[in-house]
Amino acid sequence: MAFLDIEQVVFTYPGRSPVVNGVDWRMQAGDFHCLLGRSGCGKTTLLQLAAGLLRPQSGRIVLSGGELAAPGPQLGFMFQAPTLLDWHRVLGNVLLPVSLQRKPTPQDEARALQLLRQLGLAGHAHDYPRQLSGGQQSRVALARALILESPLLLLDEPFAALDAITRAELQDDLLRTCRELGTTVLFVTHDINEAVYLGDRIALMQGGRIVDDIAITLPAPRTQALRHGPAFNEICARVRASMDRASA
Ligand SMILES: Nc1ncnc2c1ncn2[C@@H]1O[C@H](COP(=O)(O)OP(=O)(O)OP(=O)(O)O)[C@@H](O)[C@H]1O
Repeated sequence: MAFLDIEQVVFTYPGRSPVVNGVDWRMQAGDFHCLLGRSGCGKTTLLQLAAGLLRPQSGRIVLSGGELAAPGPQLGFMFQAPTLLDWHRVLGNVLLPVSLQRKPTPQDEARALQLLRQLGLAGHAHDYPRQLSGGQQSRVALARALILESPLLLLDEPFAALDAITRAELQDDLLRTCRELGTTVLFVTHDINEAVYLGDRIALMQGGRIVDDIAITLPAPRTQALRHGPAFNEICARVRASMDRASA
C-alpha cells in the first residue's frame, strides 16, 4: 500500500473543462516526490486536492490507508509566498500550527528554536517578519511547515521567488531536514533542474494527467557539486525529452 494514493481523481472548476483529469499517482513513504509540469497544467490544483483543500468530483485520495477528508496535523504546507503574520514575531509564526490546536508548551518552543537554529535564524526568533530578508522569511515559513513534524509535507514552488544562491541553500536545508525526520514530500515546481536535484522521483504532469513517473538514480545525500556532473545533466536531458514527448 502506498503512503499517499491518488486514484482516478478528476477536478473541474465551474464552467471549465477538467483541470485534473483522471490522475493516478502513488507515493511511497519517506520519498521526495517532485511534481513537474508547464504553467497551467494543473499542479497547484492537484496539490490542493492532495491537501484536502479541494474535494475531487470523482476518484479518491487515500492517506495512510484512510480517505482524506480535510487538512489536519498529518500535513505540513509551504507556498510560494511565505505568508507570515506581520503582527507575530518569528517564533510566534513558527509556532502557529501548534497554536491553532493548543497552547504551545516549553517543549514546542524549544523545538521551534531548534528549527530556527538549523535554518540559520538563531538570532531572529524575536524579530518581526518585516525585519527579515525574503530568503529569511522563506526559512521561517519552512520552519513553520516543519514544526508539527507532519509525515507529509506539501510544497508549492516554495523557493521560486528567491535568488539562486539562497534557493540552493534552502534546497539543501529542506533535503537534510526531511531526511532526518523521514518526511514524505510532494514538491511542485516547473524547474527541471530543481526537480532532478531534490527528487527521488519526478512525476510529469501534462494537460491534467500524470504522464510519466521517473525514478532519479543520483546518489544521496545530494550535494551542490553534483549539479555540475555529467550524470545530473544526462538526467535533466532525459526528463526534458519526456516532457517534450508528452506535449508533442
Ligand atoms: N480558482 C480557480 N477558478 C477557475 N480556474 C482556475 C482556478 N485556479 C486555477 N484555475 C485554472 O486551472 C488551470 C490549472 O491551474 P493550476 O494553478 O492548477 O496550474 P499550475 O500547473 O499550478 O500552474 P503554474 O505553474 O502557473 O502555477 C489554469 O488554467 C487555471 O487558470
